[in-house]
Amino acid sequence: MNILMFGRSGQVATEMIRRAPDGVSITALGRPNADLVDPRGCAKIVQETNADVIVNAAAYTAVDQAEKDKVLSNIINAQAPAAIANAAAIRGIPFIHISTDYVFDGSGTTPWKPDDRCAPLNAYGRTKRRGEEGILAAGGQWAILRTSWVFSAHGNNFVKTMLRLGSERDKLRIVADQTGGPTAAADIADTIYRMAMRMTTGPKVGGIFHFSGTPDVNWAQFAREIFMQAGLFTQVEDISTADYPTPAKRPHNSRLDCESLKKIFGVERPDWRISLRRVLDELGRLPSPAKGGSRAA
Ligand SMILES: NC(=O)C1=CN([C@@H]2O[C@H](COP(=O)(O)OP(=O)(O)OC[C@H]3O[C@@H](n4cnc5c(N)ncnc54)[C@H](OP(=O)(O)O)[C@@H]3O)[C@@H](O)[C@H]2O)C=CC1
Ligand SMILES: Cc1cn([C@H]2C[C@H](O)[C@@H](COP(=O)(O)OP(=O)(O)O[C@H]3O[C@@H](C)C(=O)[C@@H](O)[C@H]3O)O2)c(=O)[nH]c1=O
Ligand SMILES: [Mg+2]
Repeated sequence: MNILMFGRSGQVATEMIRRAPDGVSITALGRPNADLVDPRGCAKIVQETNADVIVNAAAYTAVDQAEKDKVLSNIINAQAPAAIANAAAIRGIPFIHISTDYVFDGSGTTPWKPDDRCAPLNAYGRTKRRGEEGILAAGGQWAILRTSWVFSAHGNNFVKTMLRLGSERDKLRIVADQTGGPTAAADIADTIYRMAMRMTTGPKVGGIFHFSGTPDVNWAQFAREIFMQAGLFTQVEDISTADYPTPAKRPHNSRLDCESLKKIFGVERPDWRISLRRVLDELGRLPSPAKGGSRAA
């Protein structure tokens, strides 16, 4: 199977490249080869490809910055995926796209199901939702994988921010009223490969699916686990969203109901604490005794 992927250096793209299963060849297009700022150029690449599956792992992901960069983030997150989906539909090539928990308004405490109402609170979420709508409208065979709170050893993410701040300070104030499932980019990559295999064999499947690590936690709890595993003694103080003002509003409830992914693709929610240990190991941030333990595991 040949996969053509938009994105090369991001968290998910990096893990896709590293984790390609036997028999799968992946071509990753970085910005110089495929700039999502040029949706027509991206569509042309799809028109000319001989790939069996198209994956989009590129996006505008700077949540606060998107509040100012509304035009640019909309082209990258909404117009480009729609153009790619249209071209893929015309060619009859399955398309897998990644979206986010930030398409929801975060009300209540019930895990969101794929068909629940979307009402994004911030510009990033609105552009990602518009991207989903463009893909839905394109038709063809597509799957949207919504995930949340992505971390890995590469790029920018909460784990790396906490390791940096935790080494500098004795105490951090972290919001404890936003709850969701941290998700390792490596686990997302494995899930996308599973979806790609299934979408190219057997009866036609597609639609919107949810995938996040388990258990659901708030950011303060996530931070405590990071410090515990990394052997840092940084104290974490629970604060509320109101105590941590940011340009973009963030949802309180980011829990994702991942049942349909399990039913259709057989993928279960991975324990993010296990994936976190692997990422810390890769970063060289596990304390020595635990490092030996994790190698044995
Ligand atoms: N990060 C998270 O917490 C979450 C992410 N997601 C979604 O998962 C997907 C992957 O995210 P993640 O791996 O974290 O992303 P990253 O922020 O790690 O990387 C984004 C990637 O998109 C590329 N990109 C940005 N702008 C363009 C452009 N104009 N043309 C081509 N490529 C571009 C970047 O390229 P370059 O390196 O050149 O800048 C980079 O490779 C995205 O769809 C995102 O919305 C969903 C939920 C949570
Ligand atoms: C650094 C820091 C952050 N926080 C809070 C702010 C925020 O609510 C939470 C997480 O911060 P981040 O900047 O990592 O959050 P953010 O960049 O909004 O993360 C999101 O990115 C996009 C791309 C997604 O799709 C989402 O799933 C989600 O992962 O932690 C603190 O409370 N204290 C701190 O010292
Ligand atoms: Mg961020």
